Amino acid sequence: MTSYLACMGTRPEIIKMAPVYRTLKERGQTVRVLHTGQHDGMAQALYRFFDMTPDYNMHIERKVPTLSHLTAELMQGMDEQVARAQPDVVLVQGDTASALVGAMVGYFRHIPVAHIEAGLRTGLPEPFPEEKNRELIGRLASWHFPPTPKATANLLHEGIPAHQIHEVGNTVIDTALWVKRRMLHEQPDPGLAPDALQFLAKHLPARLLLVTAHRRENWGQPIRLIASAVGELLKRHHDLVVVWPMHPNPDVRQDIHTACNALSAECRNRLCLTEPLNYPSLISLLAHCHFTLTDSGGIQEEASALRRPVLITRESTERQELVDAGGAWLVGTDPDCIVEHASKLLNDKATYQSMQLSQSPFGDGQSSQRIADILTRMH
Ligand SMILES: CC(=O)N[C@@H]1[C@@H](OP(=O)(O)OP(=O)(O)OC[C@H]2O[C@@H](n3ccc(=O)[nH]c3=O)[C@H](O)[C@@H]2O)O[C@H](CO)[C@@H](O)[C@@H]1O
Repeated sequence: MTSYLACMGTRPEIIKMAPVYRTLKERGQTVRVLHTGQHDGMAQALYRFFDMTPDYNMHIERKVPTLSHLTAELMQGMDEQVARAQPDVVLVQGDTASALVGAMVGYFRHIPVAHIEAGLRTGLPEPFPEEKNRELIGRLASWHFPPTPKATANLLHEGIPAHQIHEVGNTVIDTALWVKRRMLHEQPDPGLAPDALQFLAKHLPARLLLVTAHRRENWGQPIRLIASAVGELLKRHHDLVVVWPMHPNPDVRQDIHTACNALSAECRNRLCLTEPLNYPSLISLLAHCHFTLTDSGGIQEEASALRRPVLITRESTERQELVDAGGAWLVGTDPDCIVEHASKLLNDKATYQSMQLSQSPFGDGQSSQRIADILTRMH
């Protein structure tokens, strides 16, 4: 039997690692979890939700707010935990500092590393430092699990040997569909925050727009522009209601509040600015919304599996597959462009339906089964 150490530290990593953890365990493998504490706030609730209690918990102090200090602290802490766990395989997901350092520690200790969601690239300096993290993990890993043909091509282009690459889809689709099934059959009440719940009880069945904006490149003026576009949409479309779970950063919140306070009371009434949603609530709203306006990578992927159109508030994306398949438009942060495209989705039924894809380009919900097949066969 092989022992795996799944290393993670942020919300998206937990969400995307959970089905791999579950599947390997169901097959009788030993899987332990190392939580690095990189984003601690939202992590514990997610671990509970996925029944994935960390075996090793790190506490990082981040006294000096630089990437070098974060990396050094992670390196020392993760190395100690990996030495205790003595796994046969290290699992990392995505492109965070925790994933990069997990891959480095595995490599330094001659423990093979499996990289889930390998091969995503913008080919640009942004996102910083994630784009480089992804490339560096690609140099260190022994198994690469890209989600799509495009991600596979990126890895081949960088000289990764073909026999190390296994295209499996994105594990986030497994998670989103699992949560949707669970809500349908076991837990119909997703436990929305009371403010959001009251808001929806008052307004539904109006058409719902779900907005999120968290990326560093959108902080400041771009977020103010997104907020003004949302305000304009509320002015123009009287049957529209908006739920916007806000990023915890106080400056980001201030910008959103300032833009939204300028709205008329009637429009402000149809807008719910709320705390980050717990995961099942997020999936529930995504499944019920008309479409989503977002800069989040994970939400683009999940929306495609739930057949919801996406307007992406970025200039470029490492998930071009959804744009190419016709399920998303890249609208940037120019309010005129956002309002024009959103209004088309609200007014034009045929266009709307054409953006509801029958199959997500990111996967079919079986990615973690494929990963488990490959890992258990090859190790
Ligand atoms: C700079 C950059 O490129 N960063 C990216 C970013 O990834 P992302 O864009 O996918 O991140 P988010 O949008 O934060 O998370 C998404 C997940 O969270 C769920 N969610 C969302 C809102 C909410 O209220 N409740 C929730 O449950 C949602 O359904 C989804 O599954 O951060 C990662 C780690 O820092 C990076 O690795 C990754 O490169």
